Amino acid sequence: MILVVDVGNTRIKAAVFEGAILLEIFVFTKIELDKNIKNILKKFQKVAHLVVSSVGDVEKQSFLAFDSVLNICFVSNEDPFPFQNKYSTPKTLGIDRMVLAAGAVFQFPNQNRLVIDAGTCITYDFIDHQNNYLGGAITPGLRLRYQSLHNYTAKLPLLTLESPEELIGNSTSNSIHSGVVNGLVYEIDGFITEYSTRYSNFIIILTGGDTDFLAKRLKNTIFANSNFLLESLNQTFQYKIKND
Ligand SMILES: Nc1ncnc2c1ncn2[C@@H]1O[C@H](COP(=O)(O)OP(=O)(O)OP(=O)(O)O)[C@@H](O)[C@H]1O
Ligand SMILES: CC(C)(CO)[C@@H](O)C(=O)NCCC(=O)O
Ligand SMILES: [K+]
Repeated sequence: MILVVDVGNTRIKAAVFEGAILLEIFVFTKIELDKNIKNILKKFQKVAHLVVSSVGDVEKQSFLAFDSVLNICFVSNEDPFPFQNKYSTPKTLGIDRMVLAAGAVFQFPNQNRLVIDAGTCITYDFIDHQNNYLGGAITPGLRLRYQSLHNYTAKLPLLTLESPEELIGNSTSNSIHSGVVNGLVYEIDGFITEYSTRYSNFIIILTGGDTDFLAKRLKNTIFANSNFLLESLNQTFQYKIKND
């Protein structure tokens, strides 16, 4: 059994896998890390490997307590990946984006793929059918858009995510919801349209904390899978074992 841990910028997501089967998912914060890992290991005593991908401020040392009982693998850009990295600054590419790109190659072979991860930040990653990782885009996520409107103005309230009723927001709240939600939906649809002018065929994978909210609002046909990063992490580890 394998315990995979995705340390994001806001939350930590963990999942226990038996082969390719996802048994259970756990979501928690950094301060609850130790307690949660202990509980997971108590519940799933057959876990032998701990596989971590971290873009947050959780380092390898945070897992030192488990070093004697588990084989710990901190995924890094030095590991083997199933694509050619064409990013001009490969060392600065987020490890979550690399793992997502790997998952896209494993789950959708021989196709052009666009991965959209709607988390704290929204990342776009494009991997062509010859498995060249080309790059993409980074923009603020839904929650971050609400927060930044509030944090960098005097008058705007901090709102929580809500579906806008109208295109034309008729109040401060409705203007913010329309701006944030409609704005992001147009952005994603717009990106997909622009990619279509360059690539006649590609599949789209949507993942991250806002997957379900966004999936039903997009024009294009997408594979929506909020567990895509966790699944990809499991596959990246299997690939590493075979290729190291
Ligand atoms: N409890 C929650 N805390 C924070 N965000 C949440 C929560 N529940 C749902 N969300 C939504 O999920 C989004 C954040 O996604 P996610 O949890 O994947 O981010 P993350 O943990 O920072 O991961 P990453 O850094 O990889 O994006 C927010 O925009 C928000 O709308
Ligand atoms: C963009 C985020 C924050 C998304 O989690 C992460 O992938 C990251 O810190 N990336 C580093 C910059 C880059 O990917 O080019
Ligand atoms: K993300």
